[in-house]
Amino acid sequence: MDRPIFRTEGVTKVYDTGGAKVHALAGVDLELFAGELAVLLGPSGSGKSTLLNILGGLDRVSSGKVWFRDLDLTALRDRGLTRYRRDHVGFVFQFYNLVPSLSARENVQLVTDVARDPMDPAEALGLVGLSHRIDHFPAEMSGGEQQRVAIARAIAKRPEVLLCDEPTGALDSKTGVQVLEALKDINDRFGTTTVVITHNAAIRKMAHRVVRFHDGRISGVEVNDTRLAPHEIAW
Ligand SMILES: Nc1ncnc2c1ncn2[C@@H]1O[C@H](COP(=O)(O)OP(=O)(O)OP(=O)(O)O)[C@@H](O)[C@H]1O
Repeated sequence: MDRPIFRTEGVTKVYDTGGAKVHALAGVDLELFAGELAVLLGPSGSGKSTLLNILGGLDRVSSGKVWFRDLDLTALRDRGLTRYRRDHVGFVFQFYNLVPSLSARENVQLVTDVARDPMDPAEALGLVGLSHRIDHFPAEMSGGEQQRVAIARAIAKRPEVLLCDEPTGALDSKTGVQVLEALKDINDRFGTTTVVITHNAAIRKMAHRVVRFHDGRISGVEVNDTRLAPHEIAW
């Protein structure tokens, strides 16, 4: 876990909303390491999602540099960023974004049909403990199950990084823990570099490292010498 997979240097992001400028990121220098599970913590508006979207190639910096291994993301045009996202990044968002008219298997298939070396959708769903829900539709599943389908969809293309923005934000503690178990299991099993944004400070205890944000800057990075298993985390 000592090779940086991401490196950012002096990253700023300014949103110009017609008049008032919002400095969402005000100079972020960060390294994330291959295979680590990092939790990004910080108050609302501190820039966590903005950074995650930049790392995932969904958004661009205003200034500064971002590397994924040797690839300078800030030098890519739209097509290059699209290819980068498709080949390397899985996303998990707070609201699962499943297609309601498709079964769990079919939701995962949307990704595996266009990926280079995908898993079988059934295998991906098995990895998140949903083998018994494979032909169910989103409306027939709990929030935690739907989020696990979203995780299966994100990992089915075998991404090197999994970027998760408030993956348990809409879930109660019990179902949230099942989602965290799935994320930890993927990280352990495949070494997928996993970045989890949360408002929930308890979740920091399962991370290898915790990155704290404040006002668009990193205010601290902590290493967890001992980590808790998701089932030991309560909120
Ligand atoms: N598309 C946008 N247009 C204008 N301002 C934006 C945009 N996206 C984010 N911002 C602003 O940038 C700042 C950082 O937002 P960001 O979503 O990155 O914070 P966050 O730490 O992820 O917050 P939260 O925990 O509430 O999701 C906020 O002030 C936000 O209002």
